[in-house]
Formats: sequence, structure tokens, C-alpha cells
Amino acid sequence: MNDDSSEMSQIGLLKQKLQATKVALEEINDDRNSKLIALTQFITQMSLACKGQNLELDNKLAKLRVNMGNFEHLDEVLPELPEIERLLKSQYHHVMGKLEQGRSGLTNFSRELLRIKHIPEKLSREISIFRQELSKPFHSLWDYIPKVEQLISYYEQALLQNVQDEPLIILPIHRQLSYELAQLISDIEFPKAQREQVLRLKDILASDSLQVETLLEAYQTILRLLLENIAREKATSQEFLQTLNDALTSVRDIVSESFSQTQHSQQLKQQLNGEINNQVNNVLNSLNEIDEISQLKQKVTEHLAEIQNRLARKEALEQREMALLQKSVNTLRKELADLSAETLSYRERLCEQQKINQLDSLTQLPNRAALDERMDQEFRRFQHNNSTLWVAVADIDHFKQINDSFGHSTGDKTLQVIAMALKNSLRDTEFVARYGGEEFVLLIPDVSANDIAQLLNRVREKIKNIPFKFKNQRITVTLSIGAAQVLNGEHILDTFERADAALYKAKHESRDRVIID
Ligand SMILES: Nc1nc2c(ncn2[C@@H]2O[C@H](COP(=O)(O)OP(=O)(O)OP(=O)(O)O)[C@@H](O)[C@H]2O)c(=O)[nH]1
Repeated sequence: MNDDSSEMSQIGLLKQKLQATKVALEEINDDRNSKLIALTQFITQMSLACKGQNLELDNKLAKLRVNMGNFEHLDEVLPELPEIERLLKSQYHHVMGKLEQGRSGLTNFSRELLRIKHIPEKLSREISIFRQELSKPFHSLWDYIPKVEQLISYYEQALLQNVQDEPLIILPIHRQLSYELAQLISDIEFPKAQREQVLRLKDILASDSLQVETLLEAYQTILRLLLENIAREKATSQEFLQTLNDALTSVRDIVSESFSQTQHSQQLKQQLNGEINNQVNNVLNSLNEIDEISQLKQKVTEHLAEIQNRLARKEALEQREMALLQKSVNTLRKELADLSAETLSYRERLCEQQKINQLDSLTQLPNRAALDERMDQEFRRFQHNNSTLWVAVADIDHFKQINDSFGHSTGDKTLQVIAMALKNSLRDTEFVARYGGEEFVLLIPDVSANDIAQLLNRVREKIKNIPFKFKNQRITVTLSIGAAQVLNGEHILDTFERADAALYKAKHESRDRVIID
């Protein structure tokens, strides 16, 4: 009786241990799931961060993200990782390939330079040495930029030599080039730090005393500024791609390592489970085969000791597995946090850049690209709501006279003041963009045909009343405005044409007036 109850309690103990093992296994599964969730978040962040760099890479990461969502198919995800790593590397190699093309371009250009007539011997020797240096490959953009600058300086020296040989006089073509360069740099959005320099250049290009040398210098400066900007952008992208590549490699290593460890402990556990089952069968066999109670007790005790031993090994194995899982989850979390921070700062830069690209650098009003986008939006809203929408084109009258009489930078300041006044005279739902030169486009929704003339005349009067004072002279600056309402069935670009034609009429009917088509 006593033996029976001890046997029962041992079997009870055994059941408890088996139950504890089951719970431990479930905990491991939970931990594994939390690791996979962290990994999925990581891949999501990374896929968003990489977006736009390379379409194939975008698709691969999106696919990877979907597959990661299904925990049961982790082993299907692993073969994708080397391909993604390959794409990141190939993007890097693409940049390096471009550098190589740049190097061969410089080599060709320097050869052309040597063919220029009357090139001084000293300069020709320097260019030859420079060409020898060009035979070494570039490792980064920072190898490339100084070479471009150096070559521009050789070019300048060669040209100046020719100018000294045969003095160049400023021809109409030079004036035309200078006008076109000024227009071109008005359309390019330069970073804040470069704007002062660009404005000075515009003054020089508009000046009556323009020289061929100054025109060349202006080209050289603009080229240098653009190269600096390109180099800065490329360096940032390269750095970011490298960080992503490193992070991905380390994630791949962690996942592979933890996957092979999990497989290994799975095998060990299966082996231990088999041994425990054998021992339980042994206990059952002993119960069936041995009648003598003391012999039976001894056998069962031996089998139970074996079972205990296997359970202890299994528990130690599970603890080690859990510790390893915890460690890789922590490492993944850290990688994720680092990459999130990196992605955030990169995204902020992109947003900043996007904002800059939509603003006119002189007036800080939305530019033509922003106008196109807003026209689209307003037109869709108009079609959807069946509301009213007006397009107005405003142009400063006799603006050329301001430039001619008081200088280009006074003209620029006038444009800035008028832009600000236009913006301030509109409601939040209304929109004004600098269309180009001294021309602005307004989009005005939800105003009736009765009210539009009054609204636009108020804007016109507001500009007229700005107390401009140039060289102690009180100047009145006026606007001519043409406007048209978007008609049902009409495209907004056709409305724009009608508004522009109305402006043309306003200009020819004495200016300083509003004409509604
Ligand atoms: N200062 C400055 N001038 C500019 C800018 N963009 C265009 N302009 C000048 O604006 C002037 C426009 O002249 P026109 O097209 O003849 O027009 P207008 O003198 O305003 O005469 P109407 O429009 O007929 O009243 C030109 O002299 C351009 O050089 C700019 O960004 N800054």
C-alpha cells in the first residue's frame, strides 16, 4: 500500500515535470515570436529607408517584409538576404562606375585642352602631369572634385592666354549667354548658404560692364557650386547605403546563427525526448513484467533516475537556448534602434530637400513645380465638389525699368516685397506661386463671379500702395492681372491660357488693371 502511494507520487512528480517542460517550450516559442516581430519591424524600417534608391531593391524588401510576416516560413526568407545584400552592393558599385566614367571624361577633356593653340609650355607640362595622375582610379567623389576644379583652372588659364593673344570683345552672343545663365540660375534651387553668392552672380551677369572673363568666371563658379551640391548629396547617399548594408549583414548573421543553433538544440531535444519516452516505456514494462514488489521498486527507481537525468539535461539545454535567443533579440533591437535613428535623419533631409525643391529661392514662394502640383489638386477638387475655381496671372508692370534704373539687386528686393504682399493678401485656402521672372499665378477657389474682380482689385491696390523708395525716389509699382474661371468640361490648363490672354489685354489696355475673361 505504502509502495503503491510512493509510486503514485513519483508518477505525479513526473507529470508535473513534463507539464513544466511544456510551459518552458511555450515560453521559448513566445520569445522566438518576439524576435521575429523585432526583425519584421527592422525590415519594414529598412525597406522604407531604402525606398526610391533602386526599384528592384524596393520590390525585394517589400517581398521580404511580407514573407517575414509568416513566422513558419523563416527559412524561406534567408535565401533572399544575400540577393538584397548584392543589390545594395551593386548600388554602391553603380556610384563607383559613374566615378570611373567621370575620370575618363576628364582624361578626354584634358587631351582636348592640350590641342588648344598657343597654350603656354608651362601650362602644357602641368596638364601632362595632371593626365598622368588621372591614370589612378578614383576611390571617392573627393578624389574627383579637386580634379574637376584643377581642370577648370587649366581651362581658364588656357582661355585667358588666348584672350591676351587676341582680346575678346563682348558680343551680342555673350549678352545672350549671360541672360540665359541668369535665367537658369533663377530656376535652380541653391542651398541657403550659397544664395548670397548666387545673387551676387546674377548682379554681375546683369551688369552693363560685363566682360567675357567675368562671364567665364560665372560659369565656372556655378559649375563648382553645382558639383559641390551633387558631391554632398552623393556622399550622404553613399554613407547611408553603407550603413544599411552593414546593418543588413549583421542581421543576416544573427538570424543565420540563431537559426542553426535552434536547429541544433531541436535535434538534441528530440533525442532527449526519445530517451525519456524509452524510460517511461521501461517503467511500464517493469510494471507488467515484475511481480516481486521490492525488485519492481528498484527497477522503477532506476528508470525514474534516468528520466530525471534527461529532464535536467533538457532543462539546461532550454535555458541555454533561451539565453541565446534573448541575446539575439537584444542585438536585433539595438540594430533596429540605430537604424531607425539613421533612417529618421535621412528622411528629414529628404523632406527638407523636397521642400527646398518646391520653393522659389528668391521670393520663397512656391515655384512652378509646386504650382503644377497644386493646380492638379485644385482641379481634382473642383471636379469632385463642382465648386468654383479661378486662375489669375499677375505681372509686374514695367519691371525692366526698375532693373535698368536701380540695378538688378533692387529688382530682386522688389520681387521679394511684392511676393510677400501677394501671399499676405490671400486666405489660407488660396494659393500664389512665382511662375517665373516677374510673373505670379494665383489659384482662388470658392469665390463667386460677382466677388472675384473686387478681390483681385484689392490685391492690385495693395501692391500699388507699397511705399517703395529707391535712391531716395518714391516709386509706385503696379500689377496687371488677367483671370478666368474654370468652366465645366474645361481643363485647367485651358483656363490658364484664357487668364494669360486676359493679362495680355490688361497690359495693352494701359496696365495697372484687372481683366476677367
Ligand atoms: N531683378 C530681377 N529681374 C528679373 C528676374 N527675372 C526676370 N527679371 C527681369 O524682368 C524683366 C521683364 O521685362 P519685360 O518682360 O520686358 O517686362 P516689363 O518690363 O515688366 O514690362 P511689361 O510686363 O510689359 O509691363 C527683365 O528685365 C528681366 O531681366 C529676377 O529674378 N530678378
